[in-house]
Amino acid sequence: MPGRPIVISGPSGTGKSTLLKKLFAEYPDAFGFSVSHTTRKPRPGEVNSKDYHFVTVDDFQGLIARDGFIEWAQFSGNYYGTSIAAVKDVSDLQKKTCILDIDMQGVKQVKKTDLNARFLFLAPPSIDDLKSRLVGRGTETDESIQKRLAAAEQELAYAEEKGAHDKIIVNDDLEKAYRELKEFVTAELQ
Ligand SMILES: Nc1ncnc2c1ncn2[C@@H]1O[C@H](COP(=O)(O)OP(=O)(O)OP(=O)(O)O)[C@@H](O)[C@H]1O
Repeated sequence: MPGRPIVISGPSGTGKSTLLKKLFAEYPDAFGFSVSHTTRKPRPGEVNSKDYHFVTVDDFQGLIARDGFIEWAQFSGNYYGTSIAAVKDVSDLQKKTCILDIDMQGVKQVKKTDLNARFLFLAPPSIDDLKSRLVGRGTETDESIQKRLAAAEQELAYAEEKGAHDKIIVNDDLEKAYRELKEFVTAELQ
């Protein structure tokens, strides 16, 4: 039986992808990501409902109007989004625990749905550490780093609110953080 969906959030650069990669490698059958919707055209080799749910702009806008999305955004002229139904599919059809890697806005949206999720927040040891990780990752411009650090302050302030998350893990030591993450995400596996 899959467990309730798990929402993992935390400032960009805290180590969510690093930890989730380890988790999926260790438990390939227990956890899954939901399939996103997009209005962009499939690329060669992409499979509908596996890589994305490829839909028309009309369909996408219809689902927005029916409050079907946890989060959605427009990038370079196309819509992208995570639907509530896609998250339920992971548990109901794939029989896996769905993991959502989303930001604070997404967390607040999930709380308004009937997904009955568990919320895990990954915190950096400090803002200075976060900055060196973002610089060290080598994927961001100076401007993007500044933006991410400003967003991080907001994420950290929200995480201090009572009831915002079920568990907070500080990623100071990767192996320790992974052990704590594993304990939290496997708690409901049977
Ligand atoms: N405990 C740790 N100690 C030191 N460095 C770490 C630790 N965990 C992760 N890192 C490094 O920090 C950088 C950011 O990690 P990662 O890309 O996993 O962050 P993220 O939270 O997924 O970010 P984004 O939300 O932008 O995708 C990477 O270069 C990673 O190797």
